[in-house]
Amino acid sequence: MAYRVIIPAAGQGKRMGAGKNKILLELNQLPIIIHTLRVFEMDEDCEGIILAVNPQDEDEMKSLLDKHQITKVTSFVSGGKERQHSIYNALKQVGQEGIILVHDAARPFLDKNLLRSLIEAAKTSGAAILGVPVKDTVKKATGNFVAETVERTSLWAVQTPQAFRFSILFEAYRKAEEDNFLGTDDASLVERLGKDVVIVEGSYDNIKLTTPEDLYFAEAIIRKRIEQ
Ligand SMILES: Nc1ccn([C@@H]2O[C@H](COP(=O)(O)OP(=O)(O)OP(=O)(O)O)[C@@H](O)[C@H]2O)c(=O)n1
Ligand SMILES: C[C@](O)(CO)[C@H](O)COP(=O)(O)O
Repeated sequence: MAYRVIIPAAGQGKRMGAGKNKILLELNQLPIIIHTLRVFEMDEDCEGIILAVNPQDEDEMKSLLDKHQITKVTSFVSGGKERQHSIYNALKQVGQEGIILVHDAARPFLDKNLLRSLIEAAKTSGAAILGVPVKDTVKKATGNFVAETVERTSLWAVQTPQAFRFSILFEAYRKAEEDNFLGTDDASLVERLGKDVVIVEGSYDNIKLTTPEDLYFAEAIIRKRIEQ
């Protein structure tokens, strides 16, 4: 089923500490953003990519798209203060029906084969997200004292892409802005509308490159893929 994807790429990469937007760092001689975009460039069902970028990164991004023959980027939008604002700026540009995905530029290792089941789930339910079962024990704290151990069997570490019927996601973002609500993922805005969100089991390789340690895991994933 055809879809469009919003790629938020307008962060600062503060936790990576690289002094630049982390998605411009290279992995295996290729910028992280290009690894991510190639997944959708090579997916025949992807009809278009909307890229949210920092104005100061725009020229570099455009030359990277040309250099690496990424042709499906249909529009650039300016990023906002938070991830949610960047995505809303993009949503306002998309303005059509159908299925819309949101996928972090900082997740370059998405397995294209997971897209089919995610999109099918979104088509049926209106909202679907990738996630993996949590492996560590998770606790809530008050200060640095344990307040509660969260029962693990129902815990998922949620990823992107997150897939939605466009009308549902647009209403969720509109309502969140009206209520001045800030969520850390797109599904949390949809959940506020009382909509069901389906979890589709993804891959532990689909990591978000956030802190320097994640680059070690990234190198290992790249090596694994080269050896396959
Ligand atoms: N205002 C923002 C913040 C984040 N993002 C994007 O959202 C994704 C997930 O955000 P995160 O991993 O937090 O990236 P940064 O915000 O760059 O990281 P940090 O919080 O460490 O600065 C990234 O692809 C990032 O580029 C965005 O488009 N606009
Ligand atoms: C959307 C997300 O990738 C799901 O795990 C995550 O919430 C993004 O968090 P960030 O702090 O904006 O990177």
